[in-house]
Amino acid sequence: MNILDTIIAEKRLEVKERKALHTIAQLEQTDGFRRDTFSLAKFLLDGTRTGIIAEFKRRSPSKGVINATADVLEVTRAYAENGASALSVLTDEKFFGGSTADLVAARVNDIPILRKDFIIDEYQLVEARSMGADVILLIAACLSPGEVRSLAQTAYSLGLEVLLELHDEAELEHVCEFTPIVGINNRNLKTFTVDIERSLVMASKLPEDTIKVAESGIDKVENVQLFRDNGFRGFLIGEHFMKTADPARAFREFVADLKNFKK
Ligand SMILES: O=P(O)(O)OC[C@@H](O)[C@@H](O)c1c[nH]c2ccccc12
Repeated sequence: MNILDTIIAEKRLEVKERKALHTIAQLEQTDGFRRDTFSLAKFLLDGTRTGIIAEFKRRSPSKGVINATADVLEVTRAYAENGASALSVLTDEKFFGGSTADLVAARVNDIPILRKDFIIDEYQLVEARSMGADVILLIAACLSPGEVRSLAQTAYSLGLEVLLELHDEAELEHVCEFTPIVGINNRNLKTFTVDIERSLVMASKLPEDTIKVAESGIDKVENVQLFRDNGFRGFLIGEHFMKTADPARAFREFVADLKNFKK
């Protein structure tokens, strides 16, 4: 069994447990459902921002502990105030050390928040809305094209947007009319190998009007510029900031370098 299979097996149990704790009707009564969501598509296409989807990630199966002390409020505020187009907050506890509480804390920021988790069930979409998320991730590597379509359609009906994550050509059939925003993960979730070229190779194979996001392994402003030159509007970056003692500062420095690089 590869790591992705392990995570999904665990996620099925977790979802079952969580369903027993709160009914959908209860979740629909929460504050999250009463707010208007922010549009990721709109924020990514807004030329005044960087396009960076800045991630808060404490640990990962590939790297172990990335940052044991970072404060979610402090870091996400710095991301939002310094040009991030959106936030990505891990909510998986077991493998990434995230939580619902992290996403709820990040909600003070007025930019879109992606609930970063392994979504396999409609219940998690209702949870995401209830937490205050604006966008959910659907990972092609662990869903059939039919599941993506159905989950994405439900997400939009709840007022959420979808980031569909692909890794290779075989997953292109997962793209559908409910997935206008597509991310290319440079990291293979089954083997953890990172190949920044993945995004570039896949870009030309996506439908013309897709809003393209490059994901993972981005640690240089040169990478962002290269992706921009190839039509990407979003750049999902976590470790490069989170692995430092001061992720807020690392983010500010990256954004400053990016501005200078453009000149
Ligand atoms: O930390 P990085 O290499 O900058 O990558 C961020 C993000 O792309 C990565 O965390 C990610 C992409 N897809 C995922 C799916 C599940 C968990 C995590 C991820």
